[in-house]
Amino acid sequence: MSVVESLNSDAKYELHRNVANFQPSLWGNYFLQYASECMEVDENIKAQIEALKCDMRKMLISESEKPLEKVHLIDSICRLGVSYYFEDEIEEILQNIYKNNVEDGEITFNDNLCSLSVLFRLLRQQGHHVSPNVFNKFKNEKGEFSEGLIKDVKGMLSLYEATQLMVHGEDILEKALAFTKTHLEFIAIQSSHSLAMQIKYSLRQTLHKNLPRLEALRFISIYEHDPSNNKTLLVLAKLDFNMLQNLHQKEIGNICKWWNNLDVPNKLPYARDRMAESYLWAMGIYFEPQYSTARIIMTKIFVIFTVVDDTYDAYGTIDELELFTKTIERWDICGLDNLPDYMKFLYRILFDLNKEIEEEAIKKGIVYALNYYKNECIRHIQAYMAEARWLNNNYQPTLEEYNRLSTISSGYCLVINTCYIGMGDIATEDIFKWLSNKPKVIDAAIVLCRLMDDIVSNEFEQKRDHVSSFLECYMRQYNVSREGAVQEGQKRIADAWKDMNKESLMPTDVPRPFLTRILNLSRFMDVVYKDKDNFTHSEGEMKTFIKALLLDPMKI
Ligand SMILES: CC(C)=CCC/C(C)=C/CC/C(C)=C/COP(=O)(O)OP(=O)(O)O
Repeated sequence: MSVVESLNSDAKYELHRNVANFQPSLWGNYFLQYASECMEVDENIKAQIEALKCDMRKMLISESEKPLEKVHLIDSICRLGVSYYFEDEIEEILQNIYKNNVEDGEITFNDNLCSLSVLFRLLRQQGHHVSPNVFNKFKNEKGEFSEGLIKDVKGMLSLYEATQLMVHGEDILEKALAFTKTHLEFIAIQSSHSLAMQIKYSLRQTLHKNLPRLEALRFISIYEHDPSNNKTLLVLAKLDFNMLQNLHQKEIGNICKWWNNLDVPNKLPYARDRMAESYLWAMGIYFEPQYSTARIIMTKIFVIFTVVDDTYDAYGTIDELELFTKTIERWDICGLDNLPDYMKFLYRILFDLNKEIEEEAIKKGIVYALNYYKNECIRHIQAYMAEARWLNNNYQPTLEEYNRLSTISSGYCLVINTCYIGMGDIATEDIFKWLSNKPKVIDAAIVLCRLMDDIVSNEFEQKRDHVSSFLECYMRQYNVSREGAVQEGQKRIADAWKDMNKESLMPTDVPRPFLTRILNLSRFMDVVYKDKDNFTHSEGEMKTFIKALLLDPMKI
């Protein structure tokens, strides 16, 4: 009997199963057309990009430009998505500015609000300690930001973007945020020029919290219409966008082929089929060409764990789940006999993925990572199991119990662990040790993920039997309304961003590329889980993102 037949005929179990009625995939076989054995970039495009990179590098290191002009150039390079080509040059230029124009953390440049805000943002982004006191000069005698600034729309927008890098206790930035936000909201309604469009976009999606590919896509179209743009940079950004898109298409094409061969949507129809959405998640973590294999593995992690999550959260009966958990704990392909067919099928997929990760770790010479991976995987599944028991026993956890368990069941530690394996041998054993000790930056990213997911998916999840989320636990414990619990959740999310910003300042615990992955994972949450779970309900914004990044080429 096939897995599907056994599922359909299993009427006895159907009575106890909890089905979520997820929408089917929007994409089906669509990406299969891009599957390819050849992952090489067209030689001609490669040569054009190399020549443009060379010209840009010369411009960046030339002595003739004034420091703040270079800062604006660096900002454009970052926003256009090509800063990964010039990391050393950017670091050196900002380091020199920090050495020459910052004293005891105070920026000594005297310039306009826009330039100072961009400089502040870039220095912080690079991990430099700079004081927000530089913005004091824009305050009046009463110590408030002066109303005269409202006319400087570009400056206001830049200051608003700069405030996103704030850490705890920065009153000036808190005030700057409130001031710019209030006035920008008003300006956006009043004016109709293109700046108003930018303001509206930023009010919804700030630069610091945006996914680099989405920002590149948007900023290329803004930069194109800027009369003072740098043509070399613009062409480089466009060619690079298409070159990356081409590579990403081949990757998702190959993943689509693998997914189709597995036939999961037909065999496990109760679960979400989110292959394309999972690829976008992986691409959000790292988009650069050198992470091609890492993206493929991460996509598999997301798409498979979505099915595992739906098995524990909805479809599996408690007895089946206990058996499945024990099988995972054994970490072995033997002894599947007791499992129902659909779980045997799921277990084999998971087992094959574990093997693929193992092979990758061996190839990259980082075998030490595997024990950490295995431990996180088991811990994650055990947390799913504990939640399933809560639900089965109708147990209502306290907020503390919920927080403890849900941060593990979020799967974030497993995700970060695997994403570091994809980075190859720069991920030393110390990195995995650091990760397993739950440093503050990881804690913050997990809290942010858990709360953003809980706030937006709560209503849909509570339509079926589902374990309590942060909102129910908080409402029960503090006897507050849903709005009160949402507000508390949002405050904790804002605090988590401040923690992440603080932990990204020098000296950092680990090299910056590892922190960038955490930042990108948090950015994905900000983009995809802002006011709806766009991963699960993927017909709206998520579809637009996938189409814009993976289907539509940039006009050169
Ligand atoms: C947002 C999040 C928890 C991400 C962690 C990373 C991860 C393991 C992603 C795999 C896909 C997944 C389970 C998404 C959340 O579904 P869900 O909203 O049904 O998760 P839940 O059952 O934990 O609420």
